[in-house]
Amino acid sequence: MSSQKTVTVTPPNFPLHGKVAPPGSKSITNRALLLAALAKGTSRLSGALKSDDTRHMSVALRQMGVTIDEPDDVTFVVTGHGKLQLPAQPLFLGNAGTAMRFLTAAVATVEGTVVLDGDEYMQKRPIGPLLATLNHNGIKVESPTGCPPVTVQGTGRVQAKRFEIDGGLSSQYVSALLMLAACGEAPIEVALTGKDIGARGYVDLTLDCMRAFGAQVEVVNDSTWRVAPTGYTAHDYLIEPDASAATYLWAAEVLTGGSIDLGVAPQDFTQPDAKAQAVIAQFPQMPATVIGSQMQDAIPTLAVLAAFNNTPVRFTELANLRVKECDRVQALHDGLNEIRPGLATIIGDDLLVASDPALAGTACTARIDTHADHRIAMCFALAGLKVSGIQIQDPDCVGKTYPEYWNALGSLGVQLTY
Ligand SMILES: O=C(O)C1=C[C@@H](OP(=O)(O)O)[C@@H](O)[C@H](O)C1
Ligand SMILES: C=C(OP(=O)(O)O)C(=O)O
Repeated sequence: MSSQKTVTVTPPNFPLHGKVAPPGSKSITNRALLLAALAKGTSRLSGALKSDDTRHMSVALRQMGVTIDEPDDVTFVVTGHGKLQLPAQPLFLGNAGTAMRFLTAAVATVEGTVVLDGDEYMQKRPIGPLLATLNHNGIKVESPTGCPPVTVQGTGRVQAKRFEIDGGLSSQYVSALLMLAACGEAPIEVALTGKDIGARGYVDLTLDCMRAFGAQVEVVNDSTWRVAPTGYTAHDYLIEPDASAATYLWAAEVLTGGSIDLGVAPQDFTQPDAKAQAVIAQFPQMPATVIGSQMQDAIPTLAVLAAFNNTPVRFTELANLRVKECDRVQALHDGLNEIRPGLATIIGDDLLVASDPALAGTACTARIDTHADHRIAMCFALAGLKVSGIQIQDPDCVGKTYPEYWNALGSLGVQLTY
């Protein structure tokens, strides 16, 4: 449930200058936690994200016998025993898509029945295609609704030869199967069916991480990988900062004409959302069309920025944004229209943002329903840098991936009223 708490951002009448290091990457932290847990031995993960999503992953792994120490705010020291143990209780994964999808596949290596559940939002996020592939390969998985909760009857053995998967709804299904594939008894091919996946960059992140933990993956062609049955090897791993979190800081810079030192250059990220920086850098002349599938989690940032652009921006290929923490196409549309009616229009799965540079410096009485979605809260805070009176509901939902977000804005001199 969303809380009744709200935050109002007072537009600063000065450019934002300062140093803000974004937190560690959520995507890489949750991959590294899982692969380190599947390995035998101790792996030190530094630069890691500590947030709701990585807490859900680490707590679930501890429930399965993995030792995880946290010597400081950015480090996990993971000692795996080469095999996940049967947890005594269901795994509760909140609204962490990576934890839910990656663990649903990984618990096939457990001997016994594992239940994976999430919060009310997660219980609406589809997982059917991943379950169908597991079932087709002799791993019994059930979910009455096609969404969590999911029950996996692990046998401790992965005897598949080929996982075929449609990653159109979520690339996380593909990543989940690739990571499981290295735990097979023989080489396993992972092959995409259906249309190409937009978020291919996330599959590349998965392959990089798997290789770092000793996996051998051969790229057969554009849509097929062959994974050798190596299991994983413990490894110390440095996690790069979160590119999606960086987008809010890049946008805050251009919206206020300031300069924020993130401590990392845009070209040094390997995550797909780093592509958004090139779009942000064009503000207030953003392109007329932005393809959403290439940088999905950055779309909320870009859509709010587009409201202040000189010309309208049409965001395309957004179908999968409708099955994120909330229906982000609808939430962005509703929030933008709360600020000024007519600012956004939905056309099929596209979002057209009308753009109105004259918005800057105006006042409104918008109350933004975040639907407990961290990205909706964080992106509408950006609108609050330019328009006064924007109230954001449930500000604590940023804890999913960026618990320090409000403190980061505060450290740049932004006034926040709770
Ligand atoms: O693999 C990952 O780490 C992620 C993949 C993307 O999700 P989908 O593949 O479901 O689109 C992205 O939106 C999510 O935040 C993280
Ligand atoms: C979609 C997101 O998260 P996930 O799918 O990992 O829950 C996100 O962080 O924007």
